[in-house]
Amino acid sequence: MAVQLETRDRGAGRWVSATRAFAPGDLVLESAPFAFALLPSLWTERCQSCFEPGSLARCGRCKLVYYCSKGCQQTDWRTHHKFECPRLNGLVQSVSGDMIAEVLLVARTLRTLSDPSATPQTPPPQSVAPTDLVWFEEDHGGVARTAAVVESSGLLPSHVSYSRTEIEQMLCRAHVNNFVITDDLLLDVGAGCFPWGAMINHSCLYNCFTTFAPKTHVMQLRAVRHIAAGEEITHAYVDVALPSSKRQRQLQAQYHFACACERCASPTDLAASYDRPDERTPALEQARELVAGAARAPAAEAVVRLERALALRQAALPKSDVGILEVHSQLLTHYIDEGDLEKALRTATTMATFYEKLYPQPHALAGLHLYTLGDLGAQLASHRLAAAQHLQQAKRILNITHGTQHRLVQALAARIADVRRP
Ligand SMILES: C[S@@+](CC[C@H](N)C(=O)[O-])C[C@H]1O[C@@H](n2cnc3c(N)ncnc32)[C@H](O)[C@@H]1O
Repeated sequence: MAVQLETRDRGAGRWVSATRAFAPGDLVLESAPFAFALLPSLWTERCQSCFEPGSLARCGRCKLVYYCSKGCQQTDWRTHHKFECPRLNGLVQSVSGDMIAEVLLVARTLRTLSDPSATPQTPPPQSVAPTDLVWFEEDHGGVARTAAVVESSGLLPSHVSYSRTEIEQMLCRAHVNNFVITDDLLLDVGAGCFPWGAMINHSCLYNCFTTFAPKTHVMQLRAVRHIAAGEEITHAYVDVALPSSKRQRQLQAQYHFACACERCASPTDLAASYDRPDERTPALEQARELVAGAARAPAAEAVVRLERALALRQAALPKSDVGILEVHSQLLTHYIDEGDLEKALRTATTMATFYEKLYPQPHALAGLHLYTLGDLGAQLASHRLAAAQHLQQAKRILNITHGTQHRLVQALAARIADVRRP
């Protein structure tokens, strides 16, 4: 066992320590999902069980969920869909997408808890149950409506009776402890309860990065730097590119604590210099409206709006503000869609300097961006040399965050070989 759960409270509750040293890229911890759910917005695009996209077949009964194979359909039927299938249409008609995911996940957690044979595939080094997870009284008010839906959904086990208070507590636990499951490209695809993974505390100066194994959704933490035996294992609960004030606000709102990591405590916090001096100036308000309008506008108009918003933010905000990166990123998508490779490459090159500053530690978003940058350069003959270097830089980061055997890293290795071929 390379990590262990520590129960001596040093001010942040329980924590996980390393029982041996780790090098960057080492797999520190794996946590199987106790329960998981695909985001309802992706139900028609991805397999309900393994979350993979591709050629899918619809459940002939409820006609709401899709599967990539008979195997996935049978697994989901056995574990959850046989309970959910007759009740899903009623749920979908009565509540919104976000709440559907929450209701299904909490009901799945409670059903699994009540069935001793349905344990996660890879047992954690020490046993942690969903009922062991922390919850906060402050969250009670916000979960009352969802608890009522769970209670009346017919999705709870029939042989165990859960009181309204127990359902509310489980929803409060989900609020603080559940994870968003991301795909290879770090896009949100689902939500999951990972009791062992939930024992890991946050640090803006994280020593591990979290990904989810394709198809099994097993949560994997890899070291991003050298970790000594006895050191606390940490990962980031929020986007560390955000300025410290925003990170603190998000951590307080969802997790009810004030981060006191070295970065937050330091008056020279790198991200503090990107904090917006005044988010409500007329120019910044106009930029915000332009960005919001661009999402609904036809492509050509969206580009015009985004380019105006970019100029406004560049004039008003510190040079590497994450708000400027956000506009660059949306413009990049449009330039790629339009096939304007020159503009796309210029924008991606500018964005790389943001990623370097905003993610000083290995972070998959920085690696993925370098992958995109290299990929774009490789399509222009005059940029192939730089492209190979960018792809190599991407691989160095993704080797650490995803592991050398990950299919994304293998695809990247093949791309590098391809670009280097004369
Ligand atoms: C997902 S749980 C982590 C495990 C938790 N320490 C426990 O004992 O169950 C999240 C909670 O841990 C605490 N926590 C996590 N990181 C922290 C930090 N850096 N400083 C203070 N509290 C922290 C907060 O109470 C937070 O709501």
